[in-house]
Amino acid sequence: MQKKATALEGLYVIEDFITETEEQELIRAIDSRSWCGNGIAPNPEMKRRTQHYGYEFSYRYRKIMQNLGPLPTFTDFIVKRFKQQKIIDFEDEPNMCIINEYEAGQGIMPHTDAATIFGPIILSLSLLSSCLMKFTHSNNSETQFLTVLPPRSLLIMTKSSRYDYKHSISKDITEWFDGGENGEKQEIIRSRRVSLTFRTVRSSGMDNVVGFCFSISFPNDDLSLFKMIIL
Ligand SMILES: O=C(O)CCC(=O)C(=O)O
Ligand SMILES: [Fe+2]
Repeated sequence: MQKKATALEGLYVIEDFITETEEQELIRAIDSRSWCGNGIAPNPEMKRRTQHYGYEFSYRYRKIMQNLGPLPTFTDFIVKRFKQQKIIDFEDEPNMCIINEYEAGQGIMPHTDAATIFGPIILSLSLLSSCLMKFTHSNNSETQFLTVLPPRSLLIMTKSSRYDYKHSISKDITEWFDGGENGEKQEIIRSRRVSLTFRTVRSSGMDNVVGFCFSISFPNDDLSLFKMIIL
């Protein structure tokens, strides 16, 4: 497993972070859970379907709505691998995972993951279809950078790529990138893509949380205790 640096500071892609069998098992586990978005709360206005674990995030209000408890067990091996591969330190362990589903023709608008809510490392595991992710500098829209996200790859977004750029995925069904050995263009035909984005919600990011589901089943979760104390 090789951590490939890209031309953008703080941006890495690890290909084959999981195996094909693990990918299939994840898809099976994810599809057995209920989806929201596309008419269903918490983000009914979104066409794209999502699942929220750890904390519920409103894309419209760009804030954390409630604590949902621990991440689902089907993500345990992924978080374990983050630690084994030293992608994260123990104290940076993600406490939130949003699963996004992109059917062909669906994408995500340019945005920077809120710096006041989320920690310095954003990790996104891609399943099924490849796609291109575009990075556009927040202060200069002409400074752009494209990276391919192959199935089963892990994207690591830190430093400049995480704070100074907006990232987006187009709705295009056919995408082109400079990938061939002789510099020729390569084509991606987009089909269903599912991504798992892992983040750490900072304690300051929980200000003004609208609802809070406290569960005594996870008393060692420092963040939940913290929230219980300040509520
Ligand atoms: O689908 C992805 O890989 C990225 C999702 C994303 O940028 C987000 O949820 O903020
Ligand atoms: Fe994002």
